[in-house]
Amino acid sequence: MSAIEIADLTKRYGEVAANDGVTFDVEAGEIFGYLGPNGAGKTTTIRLLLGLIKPTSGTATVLGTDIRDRRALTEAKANVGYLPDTLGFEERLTGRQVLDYFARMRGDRRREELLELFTPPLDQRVETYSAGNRRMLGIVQAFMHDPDLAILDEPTAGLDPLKQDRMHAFIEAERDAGKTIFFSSHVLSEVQRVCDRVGIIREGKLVALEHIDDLLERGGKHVRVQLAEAVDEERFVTAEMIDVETVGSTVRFTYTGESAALLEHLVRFEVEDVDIGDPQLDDIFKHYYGDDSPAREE
Ligand SMILES: Nc1ncnc2c1ncn2[C@@H]1O[C@H](COP(=O)(O)OP(=O)(O)OP(=O)(O)O)[C@@H](O)[C@H]1O
Repeated sequence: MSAIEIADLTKRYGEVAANDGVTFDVEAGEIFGYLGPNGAGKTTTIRLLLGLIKPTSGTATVLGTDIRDRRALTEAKANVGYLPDTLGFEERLTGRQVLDYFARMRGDRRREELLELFTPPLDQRVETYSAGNRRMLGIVQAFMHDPDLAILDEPTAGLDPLKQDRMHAFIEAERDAGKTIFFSSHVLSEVQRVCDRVGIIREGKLVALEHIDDLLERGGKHVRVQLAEAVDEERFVTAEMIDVETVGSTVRFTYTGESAALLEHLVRFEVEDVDIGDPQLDDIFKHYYGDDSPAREE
């Protein structure tokens, strides 16, 4: 069963198509990463899924409920955790009061467990919180009612590396317990690390939808060859080599063919050293975005 089904979802703001015929499903029990640089349309999709804005055309279901059915969606959302990109808490309340408020609406049976992992200063007013503390309060709020589906907009933004790791481990454990996680990000390393599948959005349109391993495999391998002496590029470079950079007798490239074929090719040259590295999501992004690629790290 799919936890989310998105069908030809379109949202226009005047001339701008923030989402333009977006179609994909998020399967129950997977971690799905929704990727794209600033302004690509990620938050728009998320806000549409939560019924916070209305589609211009197309629709989606969340836990089987059509997002256009407001009343049914409100009921379905009792079983959804939502972490917005901007955390608009009531600033004058303390963290504890904020959690109490959400607890009255939806329950909080996992509050204590979450507060051992994520530690916002509960007795301080939210207006005094750092970005990381806000995010942690948001995470506790999103998960404390133990939802089957979590929709998270840039969930690790502002967290220190230790807390980011903790969040990654937490969502993996949730997935292993059968929960569904849909999260948006422009931090490629975290998507590469935790996601089962990814959707890549560019200027409102979905440009890729794949298992992360398949996407990486197609992205090619990073290769650096150290030759005994500079070599004629025309003789050395094959059709499977892309993004070739030659400096003196060192050639770097991305290899899109089979490793065996590369090794067969290399024996024809006087090679001093070869380094074949795993493909990285960054490289695949360059393919889709060119110079507009999102940051490697936050
Ligand atoms: N309320 C609005 N009015 C007009 N344009 C909007 C509105 N909300 C979003 N947009 C436009 O829609 C496009 C997609 O924005 P969106 O916030 O969905 O992107 P995003 O991928 O979430 O970006 P970011 O990573 O910066 O959060 C952008 O061009 C944005 O300017």
